[in-house]
Amino acid sequence: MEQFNKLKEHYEKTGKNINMRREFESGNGANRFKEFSVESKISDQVGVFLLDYSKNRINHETLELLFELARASKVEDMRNKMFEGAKINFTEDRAVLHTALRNRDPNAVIKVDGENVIPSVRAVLEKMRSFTERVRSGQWKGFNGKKITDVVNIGIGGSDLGPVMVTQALKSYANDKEMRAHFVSNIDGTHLAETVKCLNAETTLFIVASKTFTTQETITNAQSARQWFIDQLPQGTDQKHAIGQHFVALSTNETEVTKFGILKENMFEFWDWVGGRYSVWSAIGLSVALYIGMDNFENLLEGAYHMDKHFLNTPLEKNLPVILALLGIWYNNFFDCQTHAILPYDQYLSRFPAYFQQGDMESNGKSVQRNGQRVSHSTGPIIWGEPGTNGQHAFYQLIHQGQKIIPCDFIASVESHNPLGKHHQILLSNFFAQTEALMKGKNHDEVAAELKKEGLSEERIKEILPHKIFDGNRPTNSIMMHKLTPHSLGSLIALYEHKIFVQGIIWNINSFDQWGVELGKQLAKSILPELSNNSPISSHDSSTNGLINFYKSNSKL
Ligand SMILES: O=P(O)(O)OC[C@H]1O[C@](O)(CO)[C@@H](O)[C@@H]1O
Repeated sequence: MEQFNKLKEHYEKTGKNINMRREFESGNGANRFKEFSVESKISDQVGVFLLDYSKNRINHETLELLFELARASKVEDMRNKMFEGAKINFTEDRAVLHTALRNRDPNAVIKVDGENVIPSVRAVLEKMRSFTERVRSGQWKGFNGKKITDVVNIGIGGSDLGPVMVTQALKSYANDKEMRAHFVSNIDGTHLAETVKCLNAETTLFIVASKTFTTQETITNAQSARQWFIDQLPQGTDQKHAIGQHFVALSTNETEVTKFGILKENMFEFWDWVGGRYSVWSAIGLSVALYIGMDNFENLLEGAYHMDKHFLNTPLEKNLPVILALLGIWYNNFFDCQTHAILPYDQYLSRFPAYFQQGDMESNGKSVQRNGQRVSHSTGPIIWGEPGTNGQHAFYQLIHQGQKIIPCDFIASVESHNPLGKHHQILLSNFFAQTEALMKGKNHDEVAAELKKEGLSEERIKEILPHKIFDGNRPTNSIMMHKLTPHSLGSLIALYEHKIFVQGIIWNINSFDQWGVELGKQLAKSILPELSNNSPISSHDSSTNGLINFYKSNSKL
């Protein structure tokens, strides 16, 4: 594409030589923050989001060319198509309408195959509200009349990561003395065994969360959970009735749900146009609603809705997801950066990077263009991260002085739920200091002056000086909001979802399928029967045969 070539030229001529520190120290440096940041009021409830992207290796020309690329890639057109319900996930012949799940417009009409989906969306929300209120108030009782105090969500991937991340993020809106949320995802029996260890079957509700209701891990975990539950029942208990009170399902597959033994009325429906990694807004959010209450869950939806409106209605130059996406492309496709770190300075957001590992990598980890041809450019980055300041004491060494450029997003709130004396100011001082340090670095003369001041000998200075130099010029975005609330979290998640969308459009890939997870699943299914006895096998390559046969000869099969 012509715009890619123009950017390449700009990168070679100017971009790769941009030095941020020089830019900040130049005549126009004082304006750099103003010119390369956006302060956007998302809504009254969400408040303002500040995106400071001035600490990037960009100038005005870079941005102009990047916005040109977005326009030429028809980002706006594709965005509108997604919101309208067009089947942009063409490999699965599906619309992509997680935005319909959080649409709060009372008059909204969004059609899939000629049918307005909004009434069904709202009906499920109503059902979730009524169920949540009955469970939380104690009106819904366990098999022997006790109130539910623990919910266990059994799901994996998108049917787990969203609820895990959001319940963690909004913990301050929950009351753990009344209701606790647990999550079982891994097929490793340890996950279920360790979770149920301290639970009481009488007061535990299991939520089996699976879009397809055929996922091996989830169905196996759910079957074992049911067995555990049955084993706890006092003799003579009506099992069917007890299971009805303690097992509900979140799924698109009614046939499989009822086959499992969950009553139809205890199934919360969603639809094939909700992608797994975008499903926290659907019935998949039931564990969240049970934990923090339906009002808070709906505030989360509302926050996302306001970010959707920002994405839809704001010119590209001020559009937060678009800016984040374009900067990502700048590093991914021109600086050849392989990874991108998400670094929330907020303990509540500790699972946010893991959530967007699936969100981003399952969406944009693709090698084929929409027209079926192989892509000739790099696509989705490796996403990783941990909350600050823990990351600082672990992997920041490499970000500061390693040989790789790692673009980072720093995320923080002005106000903390737990300010505890000076904790929040210390946290924020680190948040501010890190992006400054990454941008500025510390040059030879600065290190030399410091060491001299410490009174070190010339010889010692010579020896250690090179190790203490920071090249700087390491790119970061800083995202600040007022406080982490259901509203602002909803907006923050939607911000990243739309960033991923924009990148997928520019890379011309389908961000909404996930065929890459299928091959491993297929092979595991064919290997499983081979593990049922100890006779050696030779049906695979020599490595796989060797590994399987090692297991067989050493296990108690
Ligand atoms: O909700 P399901 O159907 O159990 O699927 C779980 C997860 O498995 C995947 O299909 C592949 O890992 C994800 O996209 C999805 O979130």
